Parts: sequence; structure tokens; C-alpha cells
Amino acid sequence: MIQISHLSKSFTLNRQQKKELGTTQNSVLAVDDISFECLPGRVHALLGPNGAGKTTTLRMLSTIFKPTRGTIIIDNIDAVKDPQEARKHIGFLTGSAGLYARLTPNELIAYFGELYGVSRNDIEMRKKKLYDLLDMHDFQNKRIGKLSTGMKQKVSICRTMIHDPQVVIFDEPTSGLDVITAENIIQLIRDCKNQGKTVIFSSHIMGEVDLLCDDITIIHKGKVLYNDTMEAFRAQQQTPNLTAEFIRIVHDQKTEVQ
Ligand SMILES: Nc1ncnc2c1ncn2[C@@H]1O[C@H](COP(=O)(O)OP(=O)(O)OP(=O)(O)O)[C@@H](O)[C@H]1O
Repeated sequence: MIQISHLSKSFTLNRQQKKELGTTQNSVLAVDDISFECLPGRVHALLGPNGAGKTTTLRMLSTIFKPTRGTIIIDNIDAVKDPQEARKHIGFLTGSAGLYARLTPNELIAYFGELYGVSRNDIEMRKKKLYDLLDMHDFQNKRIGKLSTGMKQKVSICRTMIHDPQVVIFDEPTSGLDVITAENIIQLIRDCKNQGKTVIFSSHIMGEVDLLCDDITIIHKGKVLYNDTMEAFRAQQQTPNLTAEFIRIVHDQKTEVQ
């Protein structure tokens, strides 16, 4: 379970960043007082246009960023006050960051498994399951630096899941992957849901959200524009499809702001 309450994050901008963004402001408010919950056994979609604050939110949930304000409770643990304890319950997937090019997938998975205190037996058992699901057996002993983007993404997924976390956070999990690999990841998310895990993921692909998600939060300019079940989202829909509906909600907000 994830409980987010009045969460905000502002970044201080250095001179170079101010120049790049063409602003004189000293800081940017990436996430602005958001609150919502993600429940066990359900998949929650976090949507928003570019720069909405999705990655910043997910990085706060995964304890990489410290919030400027607000609280995050992960499985009854205060993730802001006790990030180390919260981390044991979290699997966070973001690109292929945190992979060591010189190691092989087997070495990396063993390393992270041990870091999380997973027994050798459990590491082997979970690794086999993940390798089967993601079709990874052929490259398990190749150096990660020599693998393709999709292969690296698969290794990242194994690293994310090796401690069998109860809360799974995926930042655009299928971005840049071929359809077969993307489908395997969708299956993995379904498995997580069926095992009663709490899953939140960001995506720009409405088809994926439609297939997978039980709940949806749309953010824009750091604020929550919409938060409800997918069922309620479909029921209030005023446009022919979910992409059009997403655009309508974001556009209506833009019009209101102007
Ligand atoms: N480290 C940082 N320093 C300064 N500003 C940042 C930093 N990280 C993000 N931002 C700013 O915060 C805002 C939200 O960015 P974020 O990456 O969270 O958006 P996003 O919704 O994930 O976007 P996208 O869909 O393009 O990945 C943007 O205005 C971005 O420029």
C-alpha cells in the first residue's frame, strides 16, 4: 500500500539550468501538494504530459528524492523518516540506471539479491522464474555493457524484483522495448497484481493503461487533475477513446488556467 499526502518537491535551479529554461526563478515546483493512495492487488497508472512531475513523484516514492513537504507511507512505514526500512518493501524500475557494465546479469542479480539479504536458494528460484518470463537465459553470462537496450531493461527488471518487493514502482516500463518484451513486462505486472502486490507505473501509452490498470491518477504541472478508478474514468468519459479523454482532461485544465 502507498499513501501519499500533501507531497511537494521543489528543485533549486543553478545558473546553467536557469539559462537553459529561460527563467529568472531560483527554483521549480515539480510536484505541488499531491495526495492519493495505491492499494494492494491493484495496478495504479500515473499519467501526465511531459514535465508533469511523474518521474519526480516516483523517485520520491522510491526514496531517491526527499520530498520538500508531505508524507509517504509504504506498507505502514514512513518512507520519508525511515527510507532504509521502506526500501526493503520497494522495487523501483527506471531505465537501465544502476547496472554495472562489467558484470554479467547473473553476477549483478546475485549481488543485489545478497545486498537485500535474500538467501541463495531464493535468489536462484526467483532468477529462474524471471529469466523464463523475460527470455533471458541466452545472455545471462554476457557482460551487461555489451547487451542491447531491451536486454538491459530486462536485467533492470530482475534487479528490481529479486527481493520480491510488496510495492512495485515502474517508470515507463515498456518505453523503447519491442512488442514481445513489452508484453512480457505487462505479464509481469499482472503477476504482481495477482500476488497482491501494490503496483504503480507511469506511462504515455493509453492502450497499456486500459489493459492493465485498476486506478488512475493524472497529474499536470505538478498537481493532481484526476484520481479515481479506471471504471469511474470510463464511466465519465466524454470522448470516443481513452487517449482523447486524457487529452480533454489536460486541455480543460489548461483552458481553466488561462
Ligand atoms: N533534478 C532536477 N532539477 C531541476 N528541475 C527538475 C529536475 N528534475 C525534474 N525537474 C523539473 O521538474 C518538472 C517535472 O519533471 P519530471 O521529470 O518529474 O516530469 P515527467 O512527468 O516525468 O516528464 P516526462 O514525461 O517528460 O518524463 C519539469 O519541469 C522538470 O524540468
